[in-house]
Amino acid sequence: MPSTVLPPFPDDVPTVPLLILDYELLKAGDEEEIDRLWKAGRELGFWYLKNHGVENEARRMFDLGSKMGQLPMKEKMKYEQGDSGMSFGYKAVGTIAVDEKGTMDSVEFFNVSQDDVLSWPVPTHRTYFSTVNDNMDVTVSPFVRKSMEVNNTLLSIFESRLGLRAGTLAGLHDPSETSGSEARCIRAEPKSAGSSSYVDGKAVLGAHSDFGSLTFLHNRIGGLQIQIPGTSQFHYVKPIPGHAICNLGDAMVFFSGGILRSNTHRVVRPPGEQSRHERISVAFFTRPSDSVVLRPLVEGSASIAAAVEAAPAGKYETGATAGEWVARRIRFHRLKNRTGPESWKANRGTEDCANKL
Ligand SMILES: O=C(O)CCC(=O)C(=O)O
Ligand SMILES: [Fe+2]
Repeated sequence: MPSTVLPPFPDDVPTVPLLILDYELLKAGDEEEIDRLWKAGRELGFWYLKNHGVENEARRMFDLGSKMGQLPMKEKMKYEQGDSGMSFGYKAVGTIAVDEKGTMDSVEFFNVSQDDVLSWPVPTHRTYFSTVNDNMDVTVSPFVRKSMEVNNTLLSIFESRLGLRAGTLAGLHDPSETSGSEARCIRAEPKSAGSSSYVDGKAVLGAHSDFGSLTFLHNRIGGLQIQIPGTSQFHYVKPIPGHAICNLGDAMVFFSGGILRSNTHRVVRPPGEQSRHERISVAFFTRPSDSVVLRPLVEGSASIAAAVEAAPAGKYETGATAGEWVARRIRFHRLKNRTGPESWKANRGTEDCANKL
């Protein structure tokens, strides 16, 4: 539980009624529950997940997110992501754009690579600040390993519903190959701290679709908003204790030839009194192996082949590997790399589905 009692999410703001799915039922192969997951994955690309069994690990990750706020900036900056498009490491407030005009974001976060966790204590990609290292064995590694299991189980259900041979998606997310998969702790200052975090109408983290396959997200305070498909409106997702929020990312849109949805979302000021509290959120992102080309898996599934046939030619062919896709999106979000509105276009993914490398 959070150390301070958080004000409740207000009941007078519109929210998105995500389907609530039961991980235990899904894992047990319950057909009705699997039908509901399939519906969620196709229509909104977002759902709540209960009974996932990762509550304790996620709770400890929230504490790490909070500790990031106490670390000296000089220390954090030693582990900064840089501007080349690498995701792993620390991202300081104000370093990425939240819109076409180049407005600065107002969250800090750190990303820990799944590869670095699995090879710990030997780094595969990079090293991290002490908050991560000192808690690797008790917190970060258990969170990553359990999140991998949840995400891989959900992906195998989508695989089966897509008509793909068992093991197809596992092969594209092989943990023995490098990938952009990572754990993330995000932190935004409370409104009362005199910070610029929560300026009215400004996104804290700009509208985006996720870059990889599947995101397993934990929220305590509101702020996450989902774009309602077919409209320009964004509505809050209400955090429910013990319920994770899951969403599909761009890679699954390409693999499925557009059958599945990677929905646009953003983070804004938490509603009502909640904005007076520090907002931490915790996520695990499963992304395909770096060398996997993002394209429809037409030869593995008649339904994917039919979906591609019905779509404009080449719509889901990116010509990019997953590693290139993620690096491009990160690189052009970085304000240091910004030349003008074209940089925003260059960072886009399936939000408009027009991007090529
Ligand atoms: O903080 C949140 O609730 C969502 C963050 C998010 O969308 C992301 O990190 O991709
Ligand atoms: Fe996201």
